[in-house]
Amino acid sequence: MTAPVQSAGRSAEEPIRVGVLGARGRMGAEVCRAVDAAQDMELVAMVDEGDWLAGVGDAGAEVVVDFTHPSAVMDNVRFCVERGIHCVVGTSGFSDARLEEIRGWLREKPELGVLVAANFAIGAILSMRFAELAAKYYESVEIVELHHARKADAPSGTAHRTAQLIAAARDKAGMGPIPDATTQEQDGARGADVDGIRVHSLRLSGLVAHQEVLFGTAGETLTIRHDSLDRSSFMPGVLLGIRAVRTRPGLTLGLESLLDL
Ligand SMILES: NC(=O)C1=CN([C@@H]2O[C@H](COP(=O)(O)OP(=O)(O)OC[C@H]3O[C@@H](n4cnc5c(N)ncnc54)[C@H](OP(=O)(O)O)[C@@H]3O)[C@@H](O)[C@H]2O)C=CC1
Ligand SMILES: O=C(O)C1=N[C@H](C(=O)O)C[C@H](O)C1
Repeated sequence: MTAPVQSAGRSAEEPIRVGVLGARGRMGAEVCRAVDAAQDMELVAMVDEGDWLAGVGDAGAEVVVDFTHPSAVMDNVRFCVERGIHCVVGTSGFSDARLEEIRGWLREKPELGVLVAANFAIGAILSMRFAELAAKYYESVEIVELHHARKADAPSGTAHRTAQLIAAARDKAGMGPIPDATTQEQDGARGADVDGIRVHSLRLSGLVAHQEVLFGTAGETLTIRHDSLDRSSFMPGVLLGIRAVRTRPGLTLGLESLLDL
Protein backbone atom coordinates (compact mmCIF):
# COMPACT_ATOMS: atom_id res chain seq x y z
CA MET A 1 0.00 0.00 0.00
CA THR A 2 2.94 2.38 0.34
CA ALA A 3 4.44 2.34 -3.19
CA PRO A 4 4.75 5.94 -4.43
CA VAL A 5 2.65 6.95 -7.42
CA GLN A 6 4.37 9.52 -9.63
CA SER A 7 2.74 12.02 -12.01
CA ALA A 8 4.10 12.22 -15.55
CA GLY A 9 6.96 14.74 -15.82
CA ARG A 10 7.47 15.01 -12.05
CA SER A 11 10.91 14.66 -10.58
CA ALA A 12 11.24 11.71 -8.20
CA GLU A 13 12.95 14.02 -5.67
CA GLU A 14 10.14 16.60 -5.54
CA PRO A 15 8.01 15.96 -2.45
CA ILE A 16 4.22 16.17 -2.65
CA ARG A 17 3.15 19.40 -0.96
CA VAL A 18 0.37 18.49 1.48
CA GLY A 19 -2.01 20.66 3.52
CA VAL A 20 -4.11 19.24 6.37
CA LEU A 21 -7.54 20.60 7.35
CA GLY A 22 -8.66 19.70 10.86
CA ALA A 23 -4.97 19.58 11.80
CA ARG A 24 -5.52 19.86 15.56
CA GLY A 25 -8.18 17.13 15.61
CA ARG A 26 -7.69 13.44 16.51
CA MET A 27 -7.25 12.34 12.88
CA GLY A 28 -5.71 15.57 11.57
CA ALA A 29 -2.89 15.50 14.12
CA GLU A 30 -2.12 11.87 13.24
CA VAL A 31 -2.13 12.72 9.52
CA CYS A 32 0.29 15.63 10.13
CA ARG A 33 2.69 13.23 11.87
CA ALA A 34 2.38 10.62 9.09
CA VAL A 35 2.91 13.17 6.30
CA ASP A 36 5.86 14.68 8.16
CA ALA A 37 7.44 11.23 8.43
CA ALA A 38 6.85 10.32 4.76
CA GLN A 39 10.00 10.94 2.71
CA ASP A 40 8.10 11.78 -0.46
CA MET A 41 5.81 14.39 1.17
CA GLU A 42 6.17 17.84 2.64
CA LEU A 43 3.66 19.18 5.18
CA VAL A 44 3.14 22.76 4.01
CA ALA A 45 -0.03 23.82 5.86
CA MET A 46 -1.89 22.86 9.04
CA VAL A 47 -5.33 24.47 9.23
CA ASP A 48 -7.99 24.10 11.89
CA GLU A 49 -11.27 25.76 12.90
CA GLY A 50 -10.81 29.54 13.04
CA ASP A 51 -7.60 29.48 10.95
CA TRP A 52 -7.33 31.09 7.57
CA LEU A 53 -8.42 28.46 5.01
CA ALA A 54 -6.68 30.35 2.20
CA GLY A 55 -3.42 29.41 3.96
CA VAL A 56 -3.43 26.05 2.17
CA GLY A 57 -3.40 27.79 -1.21
CA ASP A 58 -0.81 30.38 -0.13
CA ALA A 59 1.45 27.59 1.12
CA GLY A 60 1.31 25.96 -2.32
CA ALA A 61 -0.42 22.75 -1.23
CA GLU A 62 -1.01 20.37 -4.16
CA VAL A 63 -3.06 17.95 -2.08
CA VAL A 64 -5.28 18.79 0.88
CA VAL A 65 -6.38 16.15 3.38
CA ASP A 66 -9.68 16.89 5.15
CA PHE A 67 -10.62 15.39 8.52
CA THR A 68 -12.89 18.10 9.89
CA HIS A 69 -16.64 17.88 10.42
CA PRO A 70 -19.59 16.92 8.21
CA SER A 71 -20.84 20.53 8.47
CA ALA A 72 -17.54 21.97 7.19
CA VAL A 73 -16.27 19.51 4.63
CA MET A 74 -18.30 20.60 1.58
CA ASP A 75 -17.15 24.24 1.85
CA ASN A 76 -13.58 23.03 2.26
CA VAL A 77 -13.69 20.78 -0.82
CA ARG A 78 -15.31 23.50 -2.94
CA PHE A 79 -12.64 25.97 -1.81
CA CYS A 80 -9.85 23.56 -2.78
CA VAL A 81 -11.37 22.56 -6.12
CA GLU A 82 -11.84 26.24 -7.08
CA ARG A 83 -8.13 26.79 -6.36
CA GLY A 84 -6.93 23.70 -8.25
CA ILE A 85 -5.95 21.65 -5.18
CA HIS A 86 -6.51 17.87 -5.16
CA CYS A 87 -8.41 16.54 -2.13
CA VAL A 88 -8.27 13.43 0.01
CA VAL A 89 -11.40 13.45 2.16
CA GLY A 90 -11.92 11.26 5.21
CA THR A 91 -14.61 13.33 6.89
CA SER A 92 -17.92 11.52 7.20
CA GLY A 93 -21.43 12.68 6.28
CA PHE A 94 -21.47 12.02 2.52
CA SER A 95 -24.88 11.51 0.89
CA ASP A 96 -25.32 10.74 -2.81
CA ALA A 97 -26.43 14.38 -3.27
CA ARG A 98 -23.16 15.65 -1.77
CA LEU A 99 -21.11 13.39 -4.02
CA GLU A 100 -23.05 14.60 -7.05
CA GLU A 101 -22.34 18.20 -6.05
CA ILE A 102 -18.59 17.48 -5.97
CA ARG A 103 -18.83 15.82 -9.40
CA GLY A 104 -20.43 19.04 -10.65
CA TRP A 105 -17.55 21.20 -9.34
CA LEU A 106 -15.02 18.80 -10.86
CA ARG A 107 -16.61 19.15 -14.30
CA GLU A 108 -15.20 22.72 -14.25
CA LYS A 109 -11.73 21.38 -13.30
CA PRO A 110 -11.32 18.13 -15.25
CA GLU A 111 -7.64 17.75 -14.31
CA LEU A 112 -8.35 17.63 -10.56
CA GLY A 113 -8.86 14.59 -8.34
CA VAL A 114 -10.98 14.21 -5.20
CA LEU A 115 -10.91 10.99 -3.19
CA VAL A 116 -13.74 10.49 -0.68
CA ALA A 117 -13.21 7.45 1.56
CA ALA A 118 -15.51 6.40 4.39
CA ASN A 119 -12.69 4.46 5.99
CA PHE A 120 -8.91 4.34 5.34
CA ALA A 121 -8.15 1.18 7.35
CA ILE A 122 -7.40 -1.87 5.21
CA GLY A 123 -9.37 -4.18 7.50
CA ALA A 124 -12.45 -1.99 7.26
CA ILE A 125 -12.24 -2.03 3.45
CA LEU A 126 -11.87 -5.82 3.46
CA SER A 127 -14.75 -6.28 5.92
CA MET A 128 -17.04 -4.18 3.71
CA ARG A 129 -16.08 -6.32 0.73
CA PHE A 130 -16.62 -9.54 2.71
CA ALA A 131 -20.04 -8.29 3.81
CA GLU A 132 -20.94 -7.49 0.22
CA LEU A 133 -19.96 -11.05 -0.79
CA ALA A 134 -21.90 -12.68 2.07
CA ALA A 135 -25.05 -10.60 1.60
CA LYS A 136 -26.88 -12.81 -0.89
CA TYR A 137 -26.50 -15.96 1.23
CA TYR A 138 -28.24 -14.69 4.40
CA GLU A 139 -31.85 -13.57 4.73
CA SER A 140 -31.06 -11.57 7.91
CA VAL A 141 -28.42 -8.91 8.41
CA GLU A 142 -27.85 -6.09 10.90
CA ILE A 143 -24.90 -3.75 11.49
CA VAL A 144 -23.53 -2.69 14.86
CA GLU A 145 -20.97 0.13 14.79
CA LEU A 146 -19.09 1.07 17.97
CA HIS A 147 -17.10 4.29 18.37
CA HIS A 148 -15.47 6.62 20.91
CA ALA A 149 -17.87 8.95 22.73
CA ARG A 150 -16.56 12.13 21.01
CA LYS A 151 -17.79 11.08 17.55
CA ALA A 152 -20.04 13.75 16.03
CA ASP A 153 -22.22 11.66 13.72
CA ALA A 154 -24.31 8.49 13.83
CA PRO A 155 -24.46 6.12 12.12
CA SER A 156 -20.79 6.18 11.08
CA GLY A 157 -19.89 6.78 7.46
CA THR A 158 -18.48 3.27 7.31
CA ALA A 159 -21.71 1.69 8.56
CA HIS A 160 -23.69 3.78 6.11
CA ARG A 161 -21.50 2.63 3.21
CA THR A 162 -21.58 -0.99 4.39
CA ALA A 163 -25.39 -0.90 4.52
CA GLN A 164 -25.53 0.55 1.00
CA LEU A 165 -23.24 -2.20 -0.34
CA ILE A 166 -25.26 -4.96 1.36
CA ALA A 167 -28.56 -3.49 0.18
CA ALA A 168 -27.30 -3.29 -3.42
CA ALA A 169 -26.05 -6.90 -3.27
CA ARG A 170 -29.42 -8.09 -1.90
CA ASP A 171 -31.24 -6.15 -4.55
CA LYS A 172 -29.07 -7.63 -7.31
CA ALA A 173 -29.78 -11.13 -5.95
CA GLY A 174 -33.54 -10.43 -6.00
CA MET A 175 -33.91 -10.79 -2.22
CA GLY A 176 -36.94 -9.36 -0.46
CA PRO A 177 -37.08 -7.41 2.79
CA ILE A 178 -35.29 -8.71 5.88
CA PRO A 179 -37.62 -10.77 8.10
CA ASP A 180 -38.68 -8.79 11.17
CA ALA A 181 -41.96 -9.37 13.02
CA THR A 182 -41.60 -6.33 15.34
CA THR A 183 -44.96 -4.57 15.65
CA GLN A 184 -44.34 -2.70 18.86
CA GLU A 185 -41.11 -0.87 19.62
CA GLN A 186 -39.72 2.00 21.64
CA ASP A 187 -38.29 4.76 19.40
CA GLY A 188 -34.78 3.84 18.28
CA ALA A 189 -34.84 0.30 19.67
CA ARG A 190 -34.38 -1.22 16.20
CA GLY A 191 -31.68 1.26 15.13
CA ALA A 192 -31.52 3.43 12.02
CA ASP A 193 -32.84 2.20 8.69
CA VAL A 194 -30.20 2.66 5.97
CA ASP A 195 -31.49 1.38 2.63
CA GLY A 196 -33.57 -1.23 4.52
CA ILE A 197 -30.66 -2.40 6.71
CA ARG A 198 -30.81 -1.82 10.49
CA VAL A 199 -27.74 0.00 11.86
CA HIS A 200 -27.11 0.28 15.61
CA SER A 201 -24.66 2.91 16.91
CA LEU A 202 -22.86 2.49 20.25
CA ARG A 203 -20.76 5.32 21.76
CA LEU A 204 -18.33 4.36 24.50
CA SER A 205 -15.29 6.05 26.06
CA GLY A 206 -12.21 3.91 25.47
CA LEU A 207 -13.25 2.73 22.00
CA VAL A 208 -11.73 3.95 18.72
CA ALA A 209 -13.65 2.59 15.69
CA HIS A 210 -15.26 -0.85 15.44
CA GLN A 211 -17.93 -2.54 13.38
CA GLU A 212 -19.76 -5.85 13.33
CA VAL A 213 -21.92 -7.07 10.48
CA LEU A 214 -24.12 -9.95 11.65
CA PHE A 215 -25.71 -12.28 9.10
CA GLY A 216 -28.26 -14.99 9.84
CA THR A 217 -30.03 -17.80 8.03
CA ALA A 218 -31.49 -21.20 9.00
CA GLY A 219 -29.25 -22.81 11.62
CA GLU A 220 -26.25 -20.49 11.31
CA THR A 221 -24.93 -16.97 11.72
CA LEU A 222 -21.84 -15.22 10.39
CA THR A 223 -20.23 -12.22 12.10
CA ILE A 224 -17.70 -10.02 10.31
CA ARG A 225 -15.91 -7.76 12.78
CA HIS A 226 -13.26 -5.10 12.30
CA ASP A 227 -11.47 -3.12 15.02
CA SER A 228 -9.37 -0.01 14.59
CA LEU A 229 -7.54 -0.05 17.92
CA ASP A 230 -5.46 3.02 17.11
CA ARG A 231 -5.70 5.85 14.55
CA SER A 232 -2.37 4.72 13.07
CA SER A 233 -4.55 2.06 11.34
CA PHE A 234 -5.83 4.75 8.96
CA MET A 235 -2.45 6.21 7.97
CA PRO A 236 -1.21 3.81 5.25
CA GLY A 237 -4.53 4.36 3.46
CA VAL A 238 -4.35 8.14 3.81
CA LEU A 239 -0.77 8.21 2.44
CA LEU A 240 -1.82 5.94 -0.44
CA GLY A 241 -4.66 8.36 -1.20
CA ILE A 242 -2.31 11.37 -1.20
CA ARG A 243 0.07 9.62 -3.60
CA ALA A 244 -2.70 8.46 -5.93
CA VAL A 245 -5.14 11.38 -6.08
CA ARG A 246 -3.01 13.60 -8.32
CA THR A 247 -3.13 11.01 -11.11
CA ARG A 248 -6.84 10.19 -10.78
CA PRO A 249 -8.92 13.03 -12.20
CA GLY A 250 -12.57 13.21 -11.14
CA LEU A 251 -14.25 11.78 -8.05
CA THR A 252 -12.85 8.52 -6.65
CA LEU A 253 -15.11 6.81 -4.15
CA GLY A 254 -13.61 4.59 -1.48
CA LEU A 255 -10.06 3.43 -0.82
CA GLU A 256 -11.03 0.13 -2.45
CA SER A 257 -10.79 1.92 -5.83
CA LEU A 258 -7.00 2.15 -5.25
CA LEU A 259 -6.57 -1.45 -4.13
CA ASP A 260 -6.53 -4.73 -6.02
CA LEU A 261 -9.50 -6.40 -4.28
N1 LIG B 1 -12.32 8.03 6.68
C1 LIG B 1 -11.73 7.56 7.79
O1 LIG B 1 -10.97 6.57 7.75
C2 LIG B 1 -11.94 8.26 9.09
C3 LIG B 1 -12.82 9.30 9.14
N2 LIG B 1 -13.01 9.99 10.29
C4 LIG B 1 -13.88 11.16 10.21
O2 LIG B 1 -13.07 12.33 10.23
C5 LIG B 1 -13.78 13.40 10.83
C6 LIG B 1 -12.95 13.99 11.96
O3 LIG B 1 -12.81 13.04 13.00
P1 LIG B 1 -11.92 13.36 14.29
O4 LIG B 1 -10.51 13.68 13.88
O5 LIG B 1 -12.14 12.25 15.23
O6 LIG B 1 -12.64 14.69 14.83
P2 LIG B 1 -12.03 15.86 15.72
O7 LIG B 1 -13.19 16.62 16.27
O8 LIG B 1 -11.00 15.32 16.66
O9 LIG B 1 -11.25 16.75 14.65
C7 LIG B 1 -11.86 17.61 13.74
C8 LIG B 1 -11.04 18.88 13.72
O10 LIG B 1 -11.48 19.69 12.65
C9 LIG B 1 -11.65 21.01 13.15
N3 LIG B 1 -12.57 21.73 12.29
C10 LIG B 1 -13.91 21.82 12.36
N4 LIG B 1 -14.36 22.59 11.37
C11 LIG B 1 -13.29 22.99 10.64
C12 LIG B 1 -13.11 23.80 9.48
N5 LIG B 1 -14.13 24.38 8.88
N6 LIG B 1 -11.85 23.98 9.01
C13 LIG B 1 -10.80 23.43 9.62
N7 LIG B 1 -10.90 22.66 10.74
C14 LIG B 1 -12.14 22.44 11.22
C15 LIG B 1 -12.12 20.81 14.57
O11 LIG B 1 -11.95 21.99 15.34
P3 LIG B 1 -12.92 22.24 16.63
O12 LIG B 1 -12.68 21.07 17.53
O13 LIG B 1 -12.45 23.55 17.17
O14 LIG B 1 -14.32 22.27 16.08
C16 LIG B 1 -11.19 19.69 15.02
O15 LIG B 1 -9.94 20.17 15.42
C17 LIG B 1 -15.13 12.82 11.27
O16 LIG B 1 -16.09 13.08 10.28
C18 LIG B 1 -14.83 11.33 11.36
O17 LIG B 1 -15.98 10.54 11.19
C19 LIG B 1 -12.35 9.66 11.44
C20 LIG B 1 -11.49 8.60 11.46
C21 LIG B 1 -11.21 7.82 10.27
O1 LIG C 1 -15.22 9.27 13.76
C1 LIG C 1 -14.46 8.27 13.70
O2 LIG C 1 -13.68 7.97 14.60
C2 LIG C 1 -14.49 7.44 12.49
N1 LIG C 1 -15.21 7.84 11.48
C3 LIG C 1 -15.35 7.19 10.24
C4 LIG C 1 -16.79 6.79 10.02
O3 LIG C 1 -17.69 7.57 10.35
O4 LIG C 1 -17.02 5.70 9.49
C5 LIG C 1 -14.36 6.08 10.03
C6 LIG C 1 -14.05 5.29 11.27
O5 LIG C 1 -15.17 4.53 11.61
C7 LIG C 1 -13.66 6.23 12.42
